[in-house]
Amino acid sequence: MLPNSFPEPLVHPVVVSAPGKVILFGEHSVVYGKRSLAFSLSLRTQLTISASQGNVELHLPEISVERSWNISALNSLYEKLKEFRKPCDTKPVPMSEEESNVLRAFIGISDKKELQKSELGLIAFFYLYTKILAHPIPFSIKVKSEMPVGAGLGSSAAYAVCLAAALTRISGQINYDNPSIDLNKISKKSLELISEWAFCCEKIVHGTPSGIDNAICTYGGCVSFKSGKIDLISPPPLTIMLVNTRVSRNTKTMVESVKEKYTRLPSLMEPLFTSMDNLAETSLSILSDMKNNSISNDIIKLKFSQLCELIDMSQCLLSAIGVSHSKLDNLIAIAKDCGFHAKLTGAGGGGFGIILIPPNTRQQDVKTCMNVLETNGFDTWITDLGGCGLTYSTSYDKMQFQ
Ligand SMILES: Nc1ncnc2c1ncn2[C@@H]1O[C@H](COP(=O)(O)OP(=O)(O)OP(=O)(O)O)[C@@H](O)[C@H]1O
Ligand SMILES: C[C@@](O)(CCO)CC(=O)[O-]
Ligand SMILES: [Mg+2]
Repeated sequence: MLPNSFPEPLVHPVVVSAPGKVILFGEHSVVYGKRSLAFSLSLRTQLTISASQGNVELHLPEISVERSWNISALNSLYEKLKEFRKPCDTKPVPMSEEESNVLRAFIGISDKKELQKSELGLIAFFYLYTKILAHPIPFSIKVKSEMPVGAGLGSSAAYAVCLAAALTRISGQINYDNPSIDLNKISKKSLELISEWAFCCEKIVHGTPSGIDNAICTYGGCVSFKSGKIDLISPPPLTIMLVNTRVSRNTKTMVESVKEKYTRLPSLMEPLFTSMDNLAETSLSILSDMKNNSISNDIIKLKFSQLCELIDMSQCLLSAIGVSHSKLDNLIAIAKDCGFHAKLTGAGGGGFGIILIPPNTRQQDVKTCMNVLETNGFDTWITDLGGCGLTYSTSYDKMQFQ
């Protein structure tokens, strides 16, 4: 296909961006149908898709991928996949084992169980590419992420949401509702479709995802999630310290380790999950109380101390199901010595912890805590929770609105 016959969205590069996330309550238990509460971050993943000279080019620096494929190689991939797919089968359905085998062979992955970050990222891309686009289209994709990969801040979900958003746009499956009114007004139906595609993609990376990560990275803000049902809520302003233990882990392995424990000790694990569910439900009512305009400062303080108590309990329960780590325990102890409350976030086993910063906390106290953590080998950031979800822009849009 010649550059001047590219689909309309490729004539001008499309830029999509999705936020990272933190889970405040309910990681792991959410996989077992319990409630979980997640917030978007101001750290984001950005994907730019633009026309290429005839190849599919992938620039994924976070997973050290710089590769390209020509259209005839992609045509033979489509031929091979045809055997396992119905014609016009472009609905979000998870990848089958047969499709996985074809994609692995195409990428050049030898027969092994544990996949590397780059291999998972490529399978996720080609799964979405071959499912969403009815025939191969050449283009160049560049991804840039502000979140560390594999650390609990939803890098896999933000990557999947960006890919799903860009590819559904290229395929014409989704459009702006009315670009002349609001560029970022993507219809509810389109967001649902993108989140569903990202969920299928998360299955490749996570095995058995609950769906909360793709939901929060699509919608942004604050999501309360239970058994696949997504409620968008508007919480009071919250500030946290993000703390990186620098211990790498992957979510799939952590979820599998909890599954193994659950299978072996169901009567012990189930009450722990039920307590996690209760924590998430209780936090929702505390957050809703804080939103009351007529509430006094004293009551706000009380509500924050209740929230801090729940953070401590949540960390204890996560530790009980076996997903903490000595580095996480260390950061939680340091936070406590400095008068703060902390927990792991995401799948645990390393990655990130979060420290809740109540309003009116003295700047000096926050700085002291950051200094102690950094001296002990942690990285720290202060950030507000609840930034916007998926956004789109194109150079064409910019021209229109300048
Ligand atoms: N920017 C990116 N570019 C390409 N692939 C990515 C990118 N970010 C994440 N991935 C894919 O996602 C995988 C990491 O996902 P994983 O779920 O283990 O961690 P996470 O999403 O950062 O943490 P959590 O799921 O606990 O929030 C990587 O191995 C890679 O395949
Ligand atoms: C550990 C987990 O609960 C959250 C990972 O961010 C897994 C999931 O919900 O899919
Ligand atoms: Mg993930």
